[in-house]
Amino acid sequence: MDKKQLMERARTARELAYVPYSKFQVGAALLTRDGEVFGGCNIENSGYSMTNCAERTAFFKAISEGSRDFAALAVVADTPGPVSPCGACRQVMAEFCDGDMPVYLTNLKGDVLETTVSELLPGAFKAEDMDHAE
Ligand SMILES: O=c1ccn([C@H]2C[C@H](O)[C@@H](CO)O2)c(=O)[nH]1
Ligand SMILES: [Zn+2]
Repeated sequence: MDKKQLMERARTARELAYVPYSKFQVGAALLTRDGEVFGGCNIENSGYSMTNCAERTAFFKAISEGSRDFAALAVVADTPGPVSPCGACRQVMAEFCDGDMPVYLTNLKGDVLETTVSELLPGAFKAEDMDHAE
């Protein structure tokens, strides 16, 4: 699975977005190191704060199915430039991925920003930040 295919999977996942409130469809595709792909779409709710982003849908699907070893993520939306993941999703990426894992941010026009998890959230709060002397 190359990056072009992964971005295509994100587009397919986007079609299933449940977005009656924002009408803004987002898709994600999360590749595992053993070649499995988990798609995700955004899922909104009339209680707006319960909305789940496409990226976190993909992560939570993968993790709940026993996959935690990730190789790449693609995200797509109908944005003027490459879509920019929200802070909550950046924190989830930092929790489960190596900092140098590639993230392909794109849009329907085909603009692509190839970045990494640590570029998206420099100085992320991580588990090791809770290590302290007894
Ligand atoms: O990277 C992003 C940005 C926004 N959204 C969703 C959340 C909400 O449903 C809609 C508007 O914020 O887009 C995502 O899924 N991913
Ligand atoms: Zn998000």
